[in-house]
This record gives sequence, structure tokens and C-alpha cells, in this order.
Amino acid sequence: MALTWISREEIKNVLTYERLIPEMETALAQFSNGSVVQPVRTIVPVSKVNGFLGVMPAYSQEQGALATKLVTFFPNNKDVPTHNAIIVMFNPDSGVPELLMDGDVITTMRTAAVSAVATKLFCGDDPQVLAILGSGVQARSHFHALTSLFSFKKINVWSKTLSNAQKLADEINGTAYDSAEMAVRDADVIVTVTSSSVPVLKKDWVKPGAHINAVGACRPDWQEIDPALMTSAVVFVDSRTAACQESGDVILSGAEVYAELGEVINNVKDKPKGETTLFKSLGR
Ligand SMILES: NC(=O)c1ccc[n+]([C@@H]2O[C@H](COP(=O)([O-])OP(=O)(O)OC[C@H]3O[C@@H](n4cnc5c(N)ncnc54)[C@H](O)[C@@H]3O)[C@@H](O)[C@H]2O)c1
Ligand SMILES: O=C(O)[C@@H]1CCCCN1
Repeated sequence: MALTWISREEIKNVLTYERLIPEMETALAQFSNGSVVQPVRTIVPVSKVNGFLGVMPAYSQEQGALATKLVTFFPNNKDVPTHNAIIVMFNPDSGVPELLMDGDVITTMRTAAVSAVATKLFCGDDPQVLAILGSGVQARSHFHALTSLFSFKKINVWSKTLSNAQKLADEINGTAYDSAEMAVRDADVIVTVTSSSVPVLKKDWVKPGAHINAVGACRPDWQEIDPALMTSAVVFVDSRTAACQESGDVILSGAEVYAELGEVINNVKDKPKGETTLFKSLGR
């Protein structure tokens, strides 16, 4: 049985945020109601480059999908992307592998789409200021996903290298800052998409009632968020099990996980009103 290859160009031609955001909302709801089998991923450390290989299987009887994403994260990559992924799909009745597809575009877009679902749930109708900490692939995908839902009047960008922040700001008609604190001060929505293993966002900088999408720090000994912010915000996750095993921001701060996004979507958990909310995204 020949494997069919689906390229990133083919995926880019059909995948839009208008389509993907509601799809991810459905996927989060199905994950949290138990109709998807998706164990915590296996991580194979590649310590010489401070990277890892992630093996991410899932099965949905409802969707008729049996798949595994293989993703590498080599944060020190310079001439190639830091994240590289492929996805294998198997026939759920026979187990025969049928599709092999690019996983880069899907990882880039689905991650931002899930953050957009969280922002839509918690941010009210009209957030005015967006702050993005980081200027890489996820910074750009989060800009596109969030601006497909909201018309921000101001977009602030910080990155550890100011020239990179300025480059992204120029692309998106935003404002670059050389201080993360100044970038987030007036923000209603904050996105942290860095490869930092130590906090880049502090509690005292965040406007009460803001929503934070914390997308980086995917290892139990990595943090992107100030523990004081983790323990004062209302914390949401994509997967409670994964967060408690993989998220240094949750584990090292001792923060309580209030709910999975899917539990809010399924009306199993209420939305907080007026409080600072934080979605700790680990991905899938
Ligand atoms: N939650 C998810 O589903 C998911 C999916 C993909 C990527 N990620 C994570 O999101 C983060 C960003 O991913 P990306 O694809 O944009 O990566 P990228 O390599 O394209 O960008 C990384 C950004 O982080 C910055 N950075 C690197 N080291 C830093 C440090 N020590 N302090 C501050 N900034 C630093 C870089 O300058 C760059 O702007 C990574 O941590 C990645 O693992 C999460
Ligand atoms: O779910 C993913 O695809 C990413 C891989 C890199 C680490 C964070 N999660």
C-alpha cells in the first residue's frame, strides 16, 4: 500500500484560521470529554543540543483518525527552523499507514488557533492591545490567528534581540520595545512565545483582568512565567495530565490548574469574570 505524501504547500492552500479555530475548539472539547485517546507525549531528550524528539500519538473514533506526530525541537538551530515535524496517519480499521504529511505548518497554525480559542473564551469582545513576547514562528502565527478574531488598536512586540522585535513589528504594523515590561504594561492580551527557560513575564507588569497565552516552556524544568503570576492568575491548560507532568510553569510554581479549555467549552467549568486568566499551552 503506497503512502500518500501531503506537502506543506498543499496544507497551506486549505488551512485557514477561520476554519481551524472552530476545529480546534471541537478537538479541545472532545479531548476533555474523553472521546479522544491522547496520552502524554513521549519526549526523547537530545541533550547535546538541548533539544528533544516528541512522539505524539492520538486516536479519535469519532473523527476516524489514528495518527502520530513526530516533532523535534532544537532551540539552537540557526539556519533551519527550531521545530520540525511530520505526521503519520493510519487507517483506523486496518492499521495500515496511509498518509504522511508535513507537520510544520500544522504545528505552527494549530498552536496559535488554540490560543485564539482561549482568548475568545476569556477576553471579552473587544481587547484593544496585544503584546507578543518573542519574534519567531509562533509570534507570527499568533499575530495572524488573533487578528483573525480581534481588531487590536495597538500591537506591541518584545524579543530578546531588539532588531528581531523591530523586524516583526515592521511586518505587522506594531511597536517594538526593548523592555518586556513596557511592551505588556497596557496589554489586554499577552502572548509569550519564547524559547526561554526562565521567566520573561512578571506578575507586576500585567494589567488586572488581562489574558495571557503562555506558549513556551514545554519542559518540567523550564519556566516562561513568573511563579507569582502563575499562582495569582486563573490557570487553564490544554491537558491537565500533560501540564502536571510537562509544564515547569505549573510544576515549579505549584499553581492550581483551574480547568482544561475543553471543560469550559463543554460547560463543565465556569468562566471566571474579570480575573486575570492564563492559558498554559503545551500543544499536541
Ligand atoms: N504550546 C505549543 O503547542 C507549542 C507549539 C510549538 C512551539 N511551542 C513553543 O513556543 C516557543 C516558540 O516557538 P517558535 O516556533 O516560535 O520558536 P522560534 O525558534 O521560531 O522562536 C523562538 C523565539 O524565542 C526567542 N528566544 C530564544 N531564547 C530566548 C531566551 N533565552 N529569552 C527570551 N527569548 C528567547 C527567540 O529570539 C525567538 O524570538 C518555543 O518554546 C516552542 O517550544 C509551543
Ligand atoms: O506540540 C508541539 O508540537 C510542540 C512541540 C515543541 C514543544 C511544545 N509543543
